[in-house]
Amino acid sequence: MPKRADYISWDDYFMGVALLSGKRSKDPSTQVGACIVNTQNKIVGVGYNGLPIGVSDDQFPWEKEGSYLDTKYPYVCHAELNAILNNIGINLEGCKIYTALFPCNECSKAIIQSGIKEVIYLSDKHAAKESSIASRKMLQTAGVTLRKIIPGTSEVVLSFSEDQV
Ligand SMILES: Nc1nc(=O)n([C@H]2C[C@H](O)[C@@H](COP(=O)(O)O)O2)cc1CO
Ligand SMILES: [Zn+2]
Repeated sequence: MPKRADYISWDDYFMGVALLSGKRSKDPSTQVGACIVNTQNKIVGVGYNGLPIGVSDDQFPWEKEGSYLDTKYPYVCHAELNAILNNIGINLEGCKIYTALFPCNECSKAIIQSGIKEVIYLSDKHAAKESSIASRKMLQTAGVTLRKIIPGTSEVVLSFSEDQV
């Protein structure tokens, strides 16, 4: 029997893990996931946007508008930073990070400092914002490769039906 031909690529697999991780986010507007992979294609960190450990996502705001302290922005930890901080306890030098959304300038600082050498993203919808411009400038200057994923598939459906296995 010939081997299966329609298996997903490494890129789609790792971006898929990032997107699945984003499904854990409590942010009602934007769910972002990130997945860090080492040079051997092993996953070494995963994260999504959420509040820091011990900061209740029922008590803190998820608003986008209003006075700064009453919005989510001062409190939420971005997917990329969480993936870095949640790593399995290794040096991330030379790793890649897959992220659903192009990293902001704060996460880019952490990406650079951790030694991650490539960022693969799905959406760059905030490209015109100053934080994205700063981010791109820093990452490029620091020699981090930026690559927009070209997915080999438009969706991957996961069935939890036991008959599907
Ligand atoms: N790269 C990113 N990773 C992230 O985890 N986020 C998070 C922070 C917020 O929780 C949400 C963006 O807020 P808003 O677009 O709904 O107002 O996504 C946002 C970006 C965009 O830079
Ligand atoms: Zn960020």
